[in-house]
Amino acid sequence: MDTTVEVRALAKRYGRTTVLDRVDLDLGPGVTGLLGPNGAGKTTLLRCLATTLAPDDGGIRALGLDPARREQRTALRRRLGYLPQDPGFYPHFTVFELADYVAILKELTDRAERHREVRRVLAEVDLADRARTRVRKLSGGMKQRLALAQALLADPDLLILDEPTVGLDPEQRMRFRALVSRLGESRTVLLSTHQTEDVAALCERVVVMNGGRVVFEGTPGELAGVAAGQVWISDAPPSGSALFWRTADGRYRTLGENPPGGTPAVPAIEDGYLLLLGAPAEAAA
Ligand SMILES: Nc1ncnc2c1ncn2[C@@H]1O[C@H](COP(=O)(O)OP(=O)(O)OP(=O)(O)O)[C@@H](O)[C@H]1O
Repeated sequence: MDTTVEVRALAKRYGRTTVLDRVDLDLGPGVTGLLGPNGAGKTTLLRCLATTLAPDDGGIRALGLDPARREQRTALRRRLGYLPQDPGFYPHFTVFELADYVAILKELTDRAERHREVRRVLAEVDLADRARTRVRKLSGGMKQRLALAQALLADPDLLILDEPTVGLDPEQRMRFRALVSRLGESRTVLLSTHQTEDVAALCERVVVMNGGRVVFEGTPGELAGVAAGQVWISDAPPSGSALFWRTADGRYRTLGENPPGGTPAVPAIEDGYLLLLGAPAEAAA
């Protein structure tokens, strides 16, 4: 893998809480998914990579640049696109004005060229016909698409997307996957999500964080493989307190020990993820 982003012993604390606990991570071109429970440190890591938050310790090298150094940080900002978790857009701006405003901040100085670029990114996220709509009148999913559009301005080499599919309807989710997988052919994309389906559909690599640490790095298939031999289908619910649920066909899917009469099932990414985080042990507690 050509490494485009190197994270070394990255640490961030808030008071006594360690939010990033010496995180090491290498990324290359392609789409990498970042999974982890609430509070795992995903947003904090993404903010450090997007240069909106300075770590307490450790280092980052992204696109050959060191964001701890002022000039290199500026150079990196010119080449990265960031969709934050909570963009907080100005509600009175129109969609076009908002994207144009971000384009100005991204130093697209030629007005005609900039407007062409704004129209391009709005078309990418299917918002071209909403260009004159005020941000406050957009639905949640449309706001999310506008947030993605502004991240795509100036064709960044590094795209950092914090929960980009939140609020998207199924059609827009498909469009998003097509767009991001195309971008990932030549760029480095890191996206955090709680949707294991997005990871399965889109990501070549997956990173799982828990408690401020990276606890897994590999392919989606390898993450599913964590649950190999530990996923079962049975007609009756398991006794004890394994993690299980009733499926649409009225049978039971159990994660962990084989329930009586259980037959093995093909593990999904979610199964591997839950086992990695110790979910059956928690269910038993
Ligand atoms: N500015 C802050 N001050 C104090 N604590 C913070 C601050 N920002 C984040 N934290 C804490 O850091 C921890 C990690 O937060 P972070 O937002 O990085 O998690 P996350 O993995 O993105 O979670 P989620 O899936 O809920 O978005 C949480 O315990 C959070 O409360």
